[in-house]
Amino acid sequence: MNTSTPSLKEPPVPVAELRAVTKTFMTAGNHELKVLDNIDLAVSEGEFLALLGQSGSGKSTILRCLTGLIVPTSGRALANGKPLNGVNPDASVVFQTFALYPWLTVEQNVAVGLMARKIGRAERDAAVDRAIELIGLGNYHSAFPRELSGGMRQRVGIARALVSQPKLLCLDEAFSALDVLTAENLRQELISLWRDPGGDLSSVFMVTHNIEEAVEMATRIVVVFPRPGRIGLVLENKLPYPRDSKDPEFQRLVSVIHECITTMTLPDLPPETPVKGEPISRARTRMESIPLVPVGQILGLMSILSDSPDLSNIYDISDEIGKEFGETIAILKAAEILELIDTPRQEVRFTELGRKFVAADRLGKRAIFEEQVFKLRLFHIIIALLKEYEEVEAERVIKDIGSALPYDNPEKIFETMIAWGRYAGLMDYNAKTGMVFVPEDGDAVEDAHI
Ligand SMILES: Nc1ncnc2c1ncn2[C@@H]1O[C@H](COP(=O)(O)OP(=O)(O)OP(=O)(O)O)[C@@H](O)[C@H]1O
Repeated sequence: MNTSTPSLKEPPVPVAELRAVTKTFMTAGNHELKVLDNIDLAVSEGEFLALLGQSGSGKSTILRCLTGLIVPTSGRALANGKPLNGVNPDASVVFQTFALYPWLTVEQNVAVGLMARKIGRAERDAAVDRAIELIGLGNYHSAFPRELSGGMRQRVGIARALVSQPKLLCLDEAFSALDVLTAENLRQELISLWRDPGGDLSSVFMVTHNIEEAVEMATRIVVVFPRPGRIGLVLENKLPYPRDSKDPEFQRLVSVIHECITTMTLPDLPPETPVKGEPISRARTRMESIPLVPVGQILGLMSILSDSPDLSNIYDISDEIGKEFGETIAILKAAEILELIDTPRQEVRFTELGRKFVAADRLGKRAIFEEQVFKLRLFHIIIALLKEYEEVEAERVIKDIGSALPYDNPEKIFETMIAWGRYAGLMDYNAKTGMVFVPEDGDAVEDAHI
């Protein structure tokens, strides 16, 4: 037993904490997918922590481990310093999809947040009324979800999360399904609730794709690095509230995070040394994964870039194509792997091949696409098998993909490979027989089906 008196004040116990957490899922094809690796993360009393990272990096899985919705494969989840056993009763979660019961009124939907509590009816009604007032739905007690706008429905979701007066409010992409103005309004209200010295809400944990949202709201921002999910960049945000997006420090934080996520996804690799008789491709020297992007989006991007020659900055492209930053860099990454564009720093430039591609007709585009897909080592898992056999079981291919790319979901990679390979005329898949095969000449798919 340690009897010595600590000379320094003990640091406060975090509201929720993950210690050395790993999480592995079994995919549909029985492949072990390690999604989180050695995550150490603590949410302190009073802080507003935002988790950012590209799609699939494991943000929601971290949230689910932290709240006890799922159990880590190894490591520990703690709440107020004690091991978490089941769902954390001191935490509430607001999800992107409002998840309201359509047959219940606003009042009844909010009361669902108290179902796990053993409290009397009067106390429950008072708590529900209070949460409804707090989130500005005073006139809608008896309304049904179908009578409410998206923003109001999400207010009900937030009221339901707040009704139990949680120590920790967790938000999983809570604003991303809302229109811009409604989302901004709700963000401001949530900040006010959290900052209210007399209020109950003390700590917030938010998962988001939206970098500006994180910088606008959070006191600490953590960027998750993907494959497998790890804690990457951690930034303190000491900007005073209300925050001004034009403040140089605001813009600096946004740009540091942008750059961090872009560099993770689109590293500035030096060009490869050509080997005589071998095609040059960044993707050839090692087995590189491909982004889960449909061919149509790659073609769409190329056509937008070609129509707007001034469009060269990743953020402007993101605005122009109306996609979130994370989705935009996935499409850019796909085009870069195919050597149609280059992305030095935050810029996007056509390669010579990219220029040829946009100038080509339909068949010419397909021919270039075929040549480029053929260069990707990943596709040779399938191409090599199809050289030997007329058709190959998808299950076998998926298993090989799983071994080659241990941190990717092999079923999803397979689907994307087939879509790219089908457009390139290199391979096709019959879902009924479960077999992958080489299409006959002339079987090329119509552009409408990509
Ligand atoms: N129950 C599950 N079974 C199998 N795989 C899963 C399961 N839940 C998540 N995954 C996989 O874990 C990885 C991380 O998913 P997660 O939803 O945590 O990422 P994310 O960063 O929140 O992504 P997004 O921003 O797109 O929501 C993904 O590859 C996903 O397919």
